[in-house]
Amino acid sequence: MTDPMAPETIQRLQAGIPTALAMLAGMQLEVFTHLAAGPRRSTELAASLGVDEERLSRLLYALVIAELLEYRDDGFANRPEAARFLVKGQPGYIGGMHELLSQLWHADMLTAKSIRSGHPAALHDYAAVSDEEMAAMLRGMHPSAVSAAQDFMRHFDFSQCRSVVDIGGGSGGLVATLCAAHPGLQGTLFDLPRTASLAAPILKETPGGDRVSIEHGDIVRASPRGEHDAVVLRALVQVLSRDAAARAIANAARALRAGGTIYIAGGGILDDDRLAPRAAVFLNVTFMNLYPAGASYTESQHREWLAAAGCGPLRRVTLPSGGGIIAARKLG
Ligand SMILES: C[S@@+](CC[C@H](N)C(=O)[O-])C[C@H]1O[C@@H](n2cnc3c(N)ncnc32)[C@H](O)[C@@H]1O
Repeated sequence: MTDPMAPETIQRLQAGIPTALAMLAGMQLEVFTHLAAGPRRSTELAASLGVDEERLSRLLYALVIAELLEYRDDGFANRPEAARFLVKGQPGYIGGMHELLSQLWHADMLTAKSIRSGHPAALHDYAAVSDEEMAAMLRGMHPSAVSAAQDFMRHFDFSQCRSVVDIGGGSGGLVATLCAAHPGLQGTLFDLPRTASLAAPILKETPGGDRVSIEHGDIVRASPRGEHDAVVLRALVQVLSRDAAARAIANAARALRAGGTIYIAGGGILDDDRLAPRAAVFLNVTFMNLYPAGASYTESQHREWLAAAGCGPLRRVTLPSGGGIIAARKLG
């Protein structure tokens, strides 16, 4: 006899994953950007994308079901969500995240293998990946780094801040965007040598990037030079083991003046019960496929590391995405 729960479970599988994958394909093909000027028939859209109409139209109907497009007498059109977030050039654009999402979802397919083998089945080794892969990852992370700066500015005041170092800053999108919004702010992007050199061309094209200098280094081994008003570690602690995370936070705090603020942010900050936010719980699964020891860490673990680095008290903001920002001051 079939378990009465089975149809519901099958519906869950059919609802979320195919919707997300259709959206990913739409982002990769830039379907939404090509519909920015208004509705288009599938033949016209296929011609402008240079693809086969029959195949494309299957995806377009799927995107209608996914509630990203609508189908009208005059063709396919973006629904408001797609028009706001998936059209290149719009301030809210996140469509460029497809390279990162595609890497993360490939990794998610390998969870059972990672658990069985005890090793990350989609190992991401910052030293070993090719320049092409690393550059794709930086491009993929860039839109979210830029929009993270908006989250930072919504929740924290940078108006008195004169210098900020973005440690493991990747593309530099966060620090550049903070600088663009604050004319008196000088930024530093601190990252491993190869990442930092791949970030340089992205920074050049990012508003505020001209006020960001680049420093090479390994935060687990050494601090950035000088004393700054703020240091940021976004999506960095979660790629490190517990010991390395503690050392990274201690080294980051050494680059702060007394009274300066350390910000730790990313999708991998968990409540102490490890059941929320949802995104951090699921990312914790993804991390085991990517990193030998990277993980989502709890608020209490962060509090302990910060206290050992001479920082406190901790203030935590949880964002609608499930990501979080922890802030603490360096005690004098
Ligand atoms: C997941 S990415 C996050 C990038 C960026 N902070 C963002 O939010 O988009 C992790 C970054 O940490 C850097 N990283 C990893 N280990 C590091 C280390 N030991 N020292 C400095 N940077 C490191 C990587 O090169 C990469 O840029």
